[in-house]
Amino acid sequence: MLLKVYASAILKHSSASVKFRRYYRSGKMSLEEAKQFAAHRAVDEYVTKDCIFGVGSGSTVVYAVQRLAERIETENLKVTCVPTSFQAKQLIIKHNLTLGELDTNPVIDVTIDGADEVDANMTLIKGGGGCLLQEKIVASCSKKLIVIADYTKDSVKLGDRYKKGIPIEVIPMAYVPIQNKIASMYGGEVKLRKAVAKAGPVVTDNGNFILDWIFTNQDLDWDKVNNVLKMIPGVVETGLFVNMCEKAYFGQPEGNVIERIGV
Ligand SMILES: O=C(CO)[C@H](O)[C@H](O)COP(=O)(O)O
Repeated sequence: MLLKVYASAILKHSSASVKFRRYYRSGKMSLEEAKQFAAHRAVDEYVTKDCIFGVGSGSTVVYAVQRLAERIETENLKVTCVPTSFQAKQLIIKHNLTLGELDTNPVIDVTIDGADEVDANMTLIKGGGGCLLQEKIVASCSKKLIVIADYTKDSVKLGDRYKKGIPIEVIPMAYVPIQNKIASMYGGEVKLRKAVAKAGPVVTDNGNFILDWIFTNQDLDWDKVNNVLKMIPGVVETGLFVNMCEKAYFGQPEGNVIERIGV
């Protein structure tokens, strides 16, 4: 009882207090709250004064950009933001942040991005939102890639949690032969990603199609698979991020954040 009164007195006016009270009553954070906690932690630990910051894509990154905007306002930081997608660019503009590009900022201090799944070796599946190509380019130019996610993305083997397969961005004219080649090499099903509010396929920010490869063998050497896929003419990029991620933050249903270290 005393603890309850004390906690509500300290937290009364902050947004964290609203979440704490909701959690206190229900016993569980929502998925959105878990994403938000992970995003805030990563931004607080990795964004420093005068840094070049890579802005990932997806719903979790929205919380990271909101937190960054708050910190820039209160701490007077000078941060240049390099986007990984149309969505990321819009977020940067919406929050009045400084927009940069790789031409003028080819080396990025830290990129914070979401993921669809993170395995025990810190291999990522990315591209559920279709932004894998620019995400991988920006990550490859970053001194550090930090992943933010809710607890549902944390797995032992790829495919344990994320069932939609590995996204592969391809040149449109080559999508059928690429589908056939991947299926004959590794098995599984290779689906052309369909748009939701448009007839036909998803077209990426770069004018390409996306194939989702639903693999059956979870014990593949993902580094090798990534290299083999990239050698198929017409494959632009894969959503396999191997040995790229330094740390992942997973927001938990209890309101805490678990960290996992990678490269
Ligand atoms: O790779 C991505 C987009 O291409 C996203 O980072 C990934 O899909 C996770 O998104 P969300 O934060 O919405 O779960």
